[in-house]
Amino acid sequence: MEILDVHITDHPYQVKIGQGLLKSTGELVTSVWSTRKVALISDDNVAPLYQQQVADSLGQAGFKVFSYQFEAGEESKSLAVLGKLATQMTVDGFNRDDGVIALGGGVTGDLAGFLAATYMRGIDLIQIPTSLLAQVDSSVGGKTAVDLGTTKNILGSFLQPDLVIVDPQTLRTLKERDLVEGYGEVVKVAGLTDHSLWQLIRTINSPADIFEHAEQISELAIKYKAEVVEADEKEGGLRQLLNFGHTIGHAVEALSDGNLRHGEAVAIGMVAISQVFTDHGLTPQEVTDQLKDRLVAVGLPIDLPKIDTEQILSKVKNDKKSHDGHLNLVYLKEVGSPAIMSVKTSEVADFLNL
Ligand SMILES: NC(=O)c1ccc[n+]([C@@H]2O[C@H](COP(=O)([O-])OP(=O)(O)OC[C@H]3O[C@@H](n4cnc5c(N)ncnc54)[C@H](O)[C@@H]3O)[C@@H](O)[C@H]2O)c1
Ligand SMILES: O=C(O)C(=O)C[C@@H](O)[C@H](O)[C@H](O)COP(=O)(O)O
Ligand SMILES: [Zn+2]
Repeated sequence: MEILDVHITDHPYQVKIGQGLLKSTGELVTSVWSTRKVALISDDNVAPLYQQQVADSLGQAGFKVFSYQFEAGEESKSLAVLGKLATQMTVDGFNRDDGVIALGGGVTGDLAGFLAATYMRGIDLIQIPTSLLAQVDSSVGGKTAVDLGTTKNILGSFLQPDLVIVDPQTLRTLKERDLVEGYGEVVKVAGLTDHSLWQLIRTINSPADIFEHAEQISELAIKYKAEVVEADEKEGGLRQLLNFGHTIGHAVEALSDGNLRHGEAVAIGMVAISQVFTDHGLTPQEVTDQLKDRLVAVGLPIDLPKIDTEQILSKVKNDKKSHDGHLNLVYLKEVGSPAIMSVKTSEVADFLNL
């Protein structure tokens, strides 16, 4: 088992990564929580695969487990589903001494995380990510949220988990499209850093390669994310880098009527913004081409879908990285050398050539 420490000043925690860790969930959770009531939350794809096993392990360790399920998909990252889960918890008598465990992909982590952040103004949270995207990105760092209609992550909170348990064996049951979309965030992190992750992804040319290297990918991606979050937990500056590709990515994801997964939209968003910066002479064409090459190699989409540019622009202008009439855009000066440019909101359309 690999243990990574996330040194958040007032909330340090560990990420434990290892094949087959899920069956030891109870024992691992005992290292951070006293026995208590636990809301174990999964979507209806993950629940039949893993929820009973995890509930049994927690039960054997002395926890009183309530297993809750919701319908899989981004549409469930909503106030309506949040309300249903919170209602179930009140009916089952959850209080501030109890905890929430998110067992699933990024949707489960964000939704259950926001539930934990808001239930009785905040109770403890553990993340057990089961999708590649959640293992490499969303389970670490404490961002939790729900969407409002087509506005992504607009109601949310920062709540760091007490523990993250990553079992790469769960990726075996992921559909190929769901494995590959998570890889969009891997290419993002690899582009931001110039060390071993970029070297590793240069050897990855198929979904099978992703699966084969998943454990190492998670370790490297989480290490980088942890460093950034440790330096800037609440996204005052540096953490904005983790949003590379998301300004356009979130817009096309939200406007795609559910046709694009998050990681696919990030792939499209990274290539679009990188090409913009190449056209402005700030990102070498070779860098944009390398990003494209790494994404296409595993079958990720890179072309903007046909969506009204006014709609994209309106979403882009409402990005969370806008301040004082300016929008911060993340780009790469080189692989491993990211930068942020502040562009006047009134000039964003021209800058992006939209
Ligand atoms: N909080 C953050 O820092 C952060 C970071 C990146 C993305 N996100 C959010 O994460 C979400 C996307 O996450 P996602 O791509 O994991 O989506 P998801 O949670 O919907 O999972 C994708 C699909 O895989 C299924 N699944 C998950 N694990 C499985 C397994 N082991 N076996 C079989 N099926 C499995 C799910 O049921 C779902 O159908 C988006 O809402 C995005 O905004 C958050
Ligand atoms: O952890 C972060 O910080 C990120 O930006 C990671 C992103 O991959 C993730 O999609 C995040 O949820 C985006 O957050 P938002 O603040 O742009 O809604
Ligand atoms: Zn993302």
